[in-house]
Amino acid sequence: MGPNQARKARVIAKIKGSTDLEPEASAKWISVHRPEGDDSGTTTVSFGDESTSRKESYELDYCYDQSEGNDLIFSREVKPLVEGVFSGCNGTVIAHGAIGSGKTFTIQGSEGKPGLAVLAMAEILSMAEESGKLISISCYEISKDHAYDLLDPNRHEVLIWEDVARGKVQLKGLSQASYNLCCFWTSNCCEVYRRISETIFFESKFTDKQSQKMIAEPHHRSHKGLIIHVFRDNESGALPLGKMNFVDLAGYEDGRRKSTGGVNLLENNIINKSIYALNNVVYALNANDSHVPYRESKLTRMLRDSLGGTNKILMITCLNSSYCQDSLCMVKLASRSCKCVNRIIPDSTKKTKSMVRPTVLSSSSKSASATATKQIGTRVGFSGNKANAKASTIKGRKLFDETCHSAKSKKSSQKESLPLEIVSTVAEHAKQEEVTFFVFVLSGVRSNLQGISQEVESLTEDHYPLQAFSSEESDLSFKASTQETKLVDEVNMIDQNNHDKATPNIDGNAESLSFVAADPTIDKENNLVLVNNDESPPISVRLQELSKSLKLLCSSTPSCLEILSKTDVSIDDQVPTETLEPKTPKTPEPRLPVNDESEIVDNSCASWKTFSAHSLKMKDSLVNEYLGFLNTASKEDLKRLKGIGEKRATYILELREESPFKNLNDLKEIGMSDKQIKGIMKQEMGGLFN
Ligand SMILES: Nc1ncnc2c1ncn2[C@@H]1O[C@H](COP(=O)(O)OP(=O)(O)OP(=O)(O)O)[C@@H](O)[C@H]1O
Repeated sequence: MGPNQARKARVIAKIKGSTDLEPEASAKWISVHRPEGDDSGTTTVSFGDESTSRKESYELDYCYDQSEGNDLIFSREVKPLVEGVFSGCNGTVIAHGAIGSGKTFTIQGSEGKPGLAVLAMAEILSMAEESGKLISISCYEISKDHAYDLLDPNRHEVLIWEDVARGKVQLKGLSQASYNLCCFWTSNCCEVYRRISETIFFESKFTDKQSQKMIAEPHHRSHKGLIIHVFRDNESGALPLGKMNFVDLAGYEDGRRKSTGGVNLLENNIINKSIYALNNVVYALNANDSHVPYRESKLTRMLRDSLGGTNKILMITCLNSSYCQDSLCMVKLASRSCKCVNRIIPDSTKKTKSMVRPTVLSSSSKSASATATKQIGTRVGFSGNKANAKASTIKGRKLFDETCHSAKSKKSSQKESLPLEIVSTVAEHAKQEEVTFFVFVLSGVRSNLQGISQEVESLTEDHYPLQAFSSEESDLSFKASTQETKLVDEVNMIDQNNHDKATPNIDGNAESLSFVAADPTIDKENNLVLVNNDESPPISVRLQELSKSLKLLCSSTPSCLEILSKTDVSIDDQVPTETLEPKTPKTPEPRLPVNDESEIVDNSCASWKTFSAHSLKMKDSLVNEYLGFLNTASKEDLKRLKGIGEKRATYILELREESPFKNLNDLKEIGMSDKQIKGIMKQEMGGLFN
């Protein structure tokens, strides 16, 4: 293993053996190069596409080919993790890959061919018997971002309670089945397989109603996990020693390509997002990043206490032996997590000039800076669709800042590849976050940025939501995508040569924010320019404005507060992106005399609808402001909020360090119930009128 030994996660691949039903694999598609045979520190996996004569190669820690079975992978890769569990380190084996790439075969196995979990179970049972340890198991399924207990016939939902400070995760509602070793233990692996498969492992015992639901959803896909808990027995009872996790992820399928096999697109997106989230966690752990994005998916939150620290991860990318674009995407992701070991860990104590966060310029200084930066750099922009435009641009900026921050800490010898690395890292993150990412290669520095142009081109080919434009090209042509029409807006909006015209298009289909780096030397050094047109006032000012607008509205509509207090704050609501414009109350139109009774009803109905729409907007705006406040306020300010004391304020600070509060549901993570959240929001809204 050599240099990879210090890493948290080992990233390997396994090429699926061909089944009787499948054609013999095209030998040319995947080839594996192990420079030092079985002991190779890294292995190169190459993919050749005969039709396009394109060849892509990726580096991983190792790749097992068709002839190498689960037994070999177990003894070389998993057994050391199992042994670690008995000395207190948790182990996690994750199989990911395209649909039908052999993930279940790898984790669970099939009759006569035990998978890694079955082999590990046999090993753990044997070791537990020898050392007098106790074993229990849990099985869960994550479907549409909800976790369910598979040992529970009613499949109750599992809730995750995180104790961030102590790095502990409590899985409320996940049952553990303890096994009497004497009765369960057998040295025969096939028997273990049969028992596990038939009784517990991945065999959910559905109630009739649930079975019917599953039949109605033939393509139900989910992540499935097995936890084998090991306890040591002492006088005060069984104490947890370590646990071994096995995760069989749902298959990856790029939803933007052709069919999704009838699978619900939303379900597919949720699955893909969680696959990316897991890969991001592995990447961050291997890169020793200070921030590990555990909170981005249910699965990573569940596995959290098995992933960090001294715990070990084995990530297996299952590869189809015949051509599969989705397999390529997966191996690319895996390789990224694997290669990051070569990154130099940023020294957080040294705050260099280049690490200064780009700041928002005033409009007067903006054009001067624009002139200064016009000749140099790459311009990037972010957007999303109408529903998530603002959130996407903010997320995009955060991604960019974080990427620049860690990349700029590199040694100067690596500077040449910096823009390229930043662009491709942001692009990958943007894809995972479903943020549209633009790259403008500016005049004057084209030759310096040739690499970026090529990289962007290749990323675009691979269906990244990333578009590349060059201001040297009069025809801003770009690859067709589902957002083509929106992109045209974006191009006009942040056209490099018309910088001064750049205005965020909040009312249009899409919104884009761009940012200007405060220090032009940063631009020269890195050839990267961010232009920001967002001049949002501070939260307190925004809250005041909001409060004023509300008061104005209410003075013109006496029942406003009453109605507002009756409007339920749905904690499941997506926070919208529109900002609430302060409204000047208008003099009511003179009412025309009406004879028809139905007309009266219609009119009142229409104005009711208008009013309701306004109320909803106000509610959403307030929720939005509230969340923004949670994400930015100091501890003292947080404590001024209703229902937030010292403990919750501390908790909020800890949680938002990891990822910002995105909706009111996130407040559950600080121990609030739905009812409490609603109550607090009502109090906050009502408080504006005191
Ligand atoms: N190494 C192998 N040798 C022989 N058959 C295999 C191998 N790997 C997988 N298979 C077979 O290929 C088929 C698909 O495999 P499997 O169900 O494990 O894929 P999967 O990736 O889990 O699929 P999904 O994405 O649908 O969950 C199964 O019939 C399985 O038995």
